[in-house]
Amino acid sequence: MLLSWTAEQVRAAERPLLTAGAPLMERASFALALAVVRILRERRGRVRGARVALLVGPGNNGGDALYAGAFLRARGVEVTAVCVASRLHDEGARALVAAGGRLLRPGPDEPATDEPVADEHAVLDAALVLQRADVVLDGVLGTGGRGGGLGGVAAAVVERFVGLVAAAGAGPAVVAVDVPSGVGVDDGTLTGTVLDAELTVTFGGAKPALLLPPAAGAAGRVEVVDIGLDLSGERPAVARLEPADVAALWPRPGTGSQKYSRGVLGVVAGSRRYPGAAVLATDAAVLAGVGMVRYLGAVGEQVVAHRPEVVLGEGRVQAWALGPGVPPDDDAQRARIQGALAGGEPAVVDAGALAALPERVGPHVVLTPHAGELATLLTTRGVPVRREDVEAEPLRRAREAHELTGATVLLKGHVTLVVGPDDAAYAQADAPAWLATAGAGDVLAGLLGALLAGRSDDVHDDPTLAAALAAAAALVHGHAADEASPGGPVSALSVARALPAAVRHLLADPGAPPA
Ligand SMILES: NC(=O)C1=CN([C@@H]2O[C@H](COP(=O)(O)OP(=O)(O)OC[C@H]3O[C@@H](n4cnc5c(N)ncnc54)[C@H](OP(=O)(O)O)[C@@H]3O)[C@@H](O)[C@H]2O)[C@@H](O)CC1
Ligand SMILES: Nc1ncnc2c1ncn2[C@@H]1O[C@H](COP(=O)(O)OP(=O)(O)O)[C@@H](O)[C@H]1O
Ligand SMILES: [K+]
Repeated sequence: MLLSWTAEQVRAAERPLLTAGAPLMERASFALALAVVRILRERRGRVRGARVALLVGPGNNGGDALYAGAFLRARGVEVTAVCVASRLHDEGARALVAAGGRLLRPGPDEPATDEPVADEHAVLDAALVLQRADVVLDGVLGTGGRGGGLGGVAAAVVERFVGLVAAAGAGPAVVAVDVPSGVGVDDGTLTGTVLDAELTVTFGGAKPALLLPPAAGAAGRVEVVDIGLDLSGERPAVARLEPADVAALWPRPGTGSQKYSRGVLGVVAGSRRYPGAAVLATDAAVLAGVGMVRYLGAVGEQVVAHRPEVVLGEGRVQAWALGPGVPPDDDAQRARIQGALAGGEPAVVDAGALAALPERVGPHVVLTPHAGELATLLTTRGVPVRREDVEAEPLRRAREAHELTGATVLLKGHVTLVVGPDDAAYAQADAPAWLATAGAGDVLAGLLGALLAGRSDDVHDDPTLAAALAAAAALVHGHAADEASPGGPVSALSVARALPAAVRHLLADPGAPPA
């Protein structure tokens, strides 16, 4: 599991070590320099003679970049620090200069003031230094940053640099120091000017912004460097499940299992207008390995024609998948959805079922909206927001939906977020962008329903388990898409078909990367 901690949690964990004189910055900057060395080797074969440019802000984040620059000088790298704040980490700057590095000061502004930049020539010179480098280290702001993007001379230099790279069609590798400077470190917000990195080297533990959309998109790959912080007593702010975690959560049959003990999923989905949603949701549930699927709705014939394993009509179930392909005016399906939710079994509430959600439910109910549906849900409950507002602050909006409804909330997207009780939060980035295709959400609903049915008793006992299972479903969904068509287009049906193989691979070799 990849865990992340807030800036405050990291600072608190640093304190006792700093008091004891532990060389945290030395550890951080040395690891950072090693990461740069690896990139230089990949990019140009040799390290000596390479050019590295540092974007340096006023605090310790700039200090990390400066010390890393001094280490790189010792390997024969040409290092120039572009200092974009009036203050500077003095010892770091001295270390760099003593090692033969160069300091450049394109302007006197603080990194996020709105003052106009005085000297356009100096900004261009600095941007050219960055453009001509093999690697650029972004060390303007770290955990001390207030979010909202860069400003002042930092923004001017970064914008100019990005323009030069776009015009040239290629540019240096950008490595973010701890976090991309200017992101909302704890909430993952991304506004204003932020430099996109291909790698973020982060210290002590990941920060929420490195997992959360939209900021995670600016972070690139994330490498966590152990600098000796003890965060074991802290509750992580945001987690990301990895294959081994999913293997541990997945319900597996034993020799004493029978279909009913493995869990029965009731599916209320589809309509004459959208029969396919019922087919996809039931297909996914069967293929994810549930004991049995019961289908309720108007298109049972189509469902059974595609999946003869499905049983039509009412009966006992251990969980529900509700809403795919159910239009808002379908009174019969709406009544079934309300009846199902009144029964108290774990349930996936998707698409058309979101409008039938009671005022309050428990965390055993998992809502699976996309950003537009979450905006509608919040708006009908007195929080008027648009889709773009959800996309700008997905964690905050998903939390609001959890607080307003009591449900576990899975917010679909390129990174799928899950929030539940006790501040549980997961950010899963397992899905290839090809998965953004009609019907993929119906597959997820069936898949998650199967998981809830298989662990129904545990979900009743542990209010946070539904969130973990929802995150696991998002991971499996993404792996199945990769399995179905590695690197290429996928249809929702092919994602469902790939579920058995995706699950098999996860259970057989939980450490393996996706296919
Ligand atoms: N502690 C340790 O030993 C270790 C720490 N490590 C490193 O330290 C980093 C944290 O360092 P840091 O606390 O100095 O914060 P950093 O982000 O560099 O700068 C904050 C400064 O910027 C300013 N500022 C903020 N936002 C602004 C804005 N929008 N516009 C303008 N100014 C703004 C802010 O001003 P203030 O908010 O105080 O007004 C403050 O002066 C961390 O990410 C990691 O890289 C590692 O070396 C491991 C060991
Ligand atoms: N850019 C993207 N990259 C990866 N996966 C995505 C992206 N956009 C959406 N998805 C995933 O595709 C699925 C789409 O679901 P949904 O919006 O409900 O579509 P539908 O209702 O047509 O099934 C979700 O699982 C979502 O997480
Ligand atoms: K940074």
